Amino acid sequence: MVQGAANWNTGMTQEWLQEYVDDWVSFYRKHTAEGEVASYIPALKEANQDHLGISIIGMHGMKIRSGDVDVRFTIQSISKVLSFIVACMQRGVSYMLDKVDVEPTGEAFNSIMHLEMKPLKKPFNPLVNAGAITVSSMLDGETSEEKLQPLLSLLEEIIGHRPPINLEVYESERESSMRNRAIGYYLLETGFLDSDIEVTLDTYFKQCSIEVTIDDLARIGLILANDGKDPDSDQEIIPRQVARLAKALMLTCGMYDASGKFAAYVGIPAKSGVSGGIIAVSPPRVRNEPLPFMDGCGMAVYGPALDSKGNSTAGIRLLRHIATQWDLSIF
Ligand SMILES: NC(=O)CC[C@H](N)C(=O)O
Repeated sequence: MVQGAANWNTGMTQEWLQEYVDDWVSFYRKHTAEGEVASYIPALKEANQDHLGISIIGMHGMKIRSGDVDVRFTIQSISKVLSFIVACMQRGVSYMLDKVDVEPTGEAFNSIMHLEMKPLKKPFNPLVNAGAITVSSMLDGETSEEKLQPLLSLLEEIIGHRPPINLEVYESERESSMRNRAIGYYLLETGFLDSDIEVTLDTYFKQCSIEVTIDDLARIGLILANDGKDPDSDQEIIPRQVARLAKALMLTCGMYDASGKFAAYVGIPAKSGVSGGIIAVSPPRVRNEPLPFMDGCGMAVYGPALDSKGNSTAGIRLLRHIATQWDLSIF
């Protein structure tokens, strides 16, 4: 833990900020009662509705954690950012942008309707299910195991260990996910998939079932905040161009059909998952007054009670409050 690091305001010690964040987590926890834990994937129903936790990791080891920080949960849709990053690293950005667009849908994350309603040339973006399933088909490899190795290796490089795949959640989704199958078969029929349909869906279900903590996600957020470089070693983990593209997509499409509101009220790139996680990226910012984490940070919240769009009710409110208090908006 670093105290009084160079970019902290006089008197703005880690302990001082920690007290504030603890108060905010206690205050916003009541909003967990307004949401519901996802149940369309049966295994997700087991989550504790009351949980709320946040992890914030800044440059040079600065870290604030509060609430239910040690819960392990499946990464779900947050994996879509990572699979897109890996596919861009394997195939190149222009190949990927040829296959998947970068436009928000304004529809639910698992919408089928928009695939047929508009003259579809390619899936709208890699952060909704249709785009993400397309991306999974483009990862190198013949089997889901082969396709996932580079993604797990990237995670290992960032978080320091290879995260496990939660087999109970994976099997639960594999057995229940008729809608994703429908999307997958539609994409197959329209010629978008680069791999066998069953391998593609299996890859997608497995990547959603990677188990993480908010510390893991905050660390990924930090690397993205730093344009793909590890701030400790200065080593490039994700090419700068790919990290920037990922952040642009997170800002415009990361919170599904609530992305506009999130950009307006919170103002930073973020991505949610249906198990209740949200990863958020605060890039370095220039202000006339000293503020916490001015040289950037990664943040992650976990709160499995979701709103009707599939985003953590309390998590969104907590991030909005912090973004307001610390003036995090990139706009
Ligand atoms: N929003 C999400 O996190 C959705 C991911 C989930 N595995 C699904 O495809 O339905």
